[in-house]
Amino acid sequence: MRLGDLAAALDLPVEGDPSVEVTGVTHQGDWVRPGDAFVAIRGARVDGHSFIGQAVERGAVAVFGEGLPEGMDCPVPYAVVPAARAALADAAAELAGHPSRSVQVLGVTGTDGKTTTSCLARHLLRHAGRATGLLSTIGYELPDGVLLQPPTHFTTPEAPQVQQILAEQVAAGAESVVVEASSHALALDRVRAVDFDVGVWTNLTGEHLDFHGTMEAYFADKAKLVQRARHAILNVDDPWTEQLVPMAASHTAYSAEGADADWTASDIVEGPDDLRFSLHTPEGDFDALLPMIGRFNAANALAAMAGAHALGVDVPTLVAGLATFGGVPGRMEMVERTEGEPRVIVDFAHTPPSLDKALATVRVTTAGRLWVVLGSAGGPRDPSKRAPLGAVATQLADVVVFTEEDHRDTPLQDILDEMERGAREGGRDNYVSIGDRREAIAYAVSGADPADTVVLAGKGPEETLERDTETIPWDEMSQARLALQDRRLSSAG
Ligand SMILES: CC(=O)N[C@H]1[C@@H](OP(=O)(O)OP(=O)(O)OC[C@H]2O[C@@H](n3ccc(=O)[nH]c3=O)[C@H](O)[C@@H]2O)O[C@H](CO)[C@@H](O)[C@@H]1O[C@H](C)C(=O)N[C@@H](C)C(=O)N[C@H](CCC(=O)O)C(=O)O
Ligand SMILES: Nc1ncnc2c1ncn2[C@@H]1O[C@H](COP(=O)(O)OP(=O)(O)OP(=O)(O)O)[C@@H](O)[C@H]1O
Repeated sequence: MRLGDLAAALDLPVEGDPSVEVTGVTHQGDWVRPGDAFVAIRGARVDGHSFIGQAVERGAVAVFGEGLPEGMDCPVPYAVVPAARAALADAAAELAGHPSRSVQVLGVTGTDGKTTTSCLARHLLRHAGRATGLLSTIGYELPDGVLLQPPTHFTTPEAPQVQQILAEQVAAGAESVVVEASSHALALDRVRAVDFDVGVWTNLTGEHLDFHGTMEAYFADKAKLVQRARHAILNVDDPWTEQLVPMAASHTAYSAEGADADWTASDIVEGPDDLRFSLHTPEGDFDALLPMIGRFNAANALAAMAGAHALGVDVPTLVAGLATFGGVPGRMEMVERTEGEPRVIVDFAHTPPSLDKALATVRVTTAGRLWVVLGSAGGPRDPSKRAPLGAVATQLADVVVFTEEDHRDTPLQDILDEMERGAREGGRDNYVSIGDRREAIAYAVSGADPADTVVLAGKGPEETLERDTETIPWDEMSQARLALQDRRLSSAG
């Protein structure tokens, strides 16, 4: 595309030759390919303008930015943009041919349940015969269902990758695509140029306040999905929904907790490995079965069904699809066990509210004691949640093992002390701290009785564990299996 045409589409003035061909766009100096436009973003850490030299050396043919710093020259045409991230998103969509306009896009946002709801929606749409793609924390899938990883491990990558993945989806014949939209993505305009047909809201609780600053700012960022989507699916059990309703062009309400809504679940029965409930919908009442544990998954199921329904799938097809869902890796995932062994569950709960819900729901189907092994991330990641995690864990479980979870450059002992403080302030002393996660898991699994349940919380499907400056490969399911195997061996010996 000619630079002049791109600039005109974005309503930008450009100084320099408008006839130059632009073939792509990026914000990262060392990712530039010949023919790309480089967008210089003033980030929280560095000013992207300092990478103009590198970008041009790699073949950038134009630069977009909010203004050249004093005394800096740009050897290629420079366009002044009002907001660099917005320009990045708009240029990426323009160059990719606005792929989101050629497919139905269902976006999902919220603090907890985004990945589960996204995977459920993808499954339901496919079950209904729609060629459906996915872009989520677990990676991205084209309609053939093969899971691929984008070059960066984001829930929602930066706009050029989002647009490129959407273009791949269109080329692969996708009729619909489910996009998990993180709050960072919404705040940083990564999905600004995505045309959302449906926006699903799961819930909002305190997380990532290190980045967003206040709950209000966090809410405002997440609310962008509801404002942008043609139709919103809103959880009336979430107190923030009241403020969302006037922001939505139109909406469908759901409730798993007995509130008045278009889609509701009642008589939820939690089995050892599934959920059953009465489903009430605008098309009538149905008996629903979801092969997942976790009471909150009834809410995720309602959200995903209402979303797929808004895209035209009928309720009987949704109910039939729900019963064949294969689950989400690392979310309430049960480790295979033999007779006489405790139930071990790998779960990704890493916020106090999601841990609360995870432990409360597992308790219902635990005849013996409930154990939980958990840590809390270090580095800049929300230090304020450490003590509440300690409090919630020790209130709801019988035995708690505090351990490491990506402590990075934060001394592990400081994190353990914080979680212990939370426990003590809640008047609880039912915990031990074992810094090494492998040993912590072994301690819980070997100590548990057959009627007990051990929840390994926080790591879920993550493939690495970050310690100080070291990153080691990690697989929580394998660690759980090894611990069960050791238990077997020691009871046989
Ligand atoms: C908090 C956050 O999201 N920060 C993002 C933000 O960083 P920033 O504003 O600090 O940017 P910066 O590092 O100052 O760089 C400024 C500009 O210079 C460019 N640059 C920078 C360095 C360099 O060598 N060359 C170069 O060109 C950068 O690409 C950028 O355009 O913009 C950068 C690129 O534009 C992102 O890479 C970066 O993501 C960081 C690495 C990150 O870890 N983000 C996580 C927290 C995230 O987005 N997570 C959410 C999910 C969260 C959840 O729900 O759990 C996600 O969607 O994955
Ligand atoms: N609707 C929900 N309400 C509260 N907790 C939930 C809900 N759904 C899932 N959870 C809990 O949160 C954990 C993470 O679920 P999921 O990965 O679906 O959420 P997410 O929003 O994608 O989180 P992240 O962005 O951190 O990956 C689950 O393992 C479960 O313990």
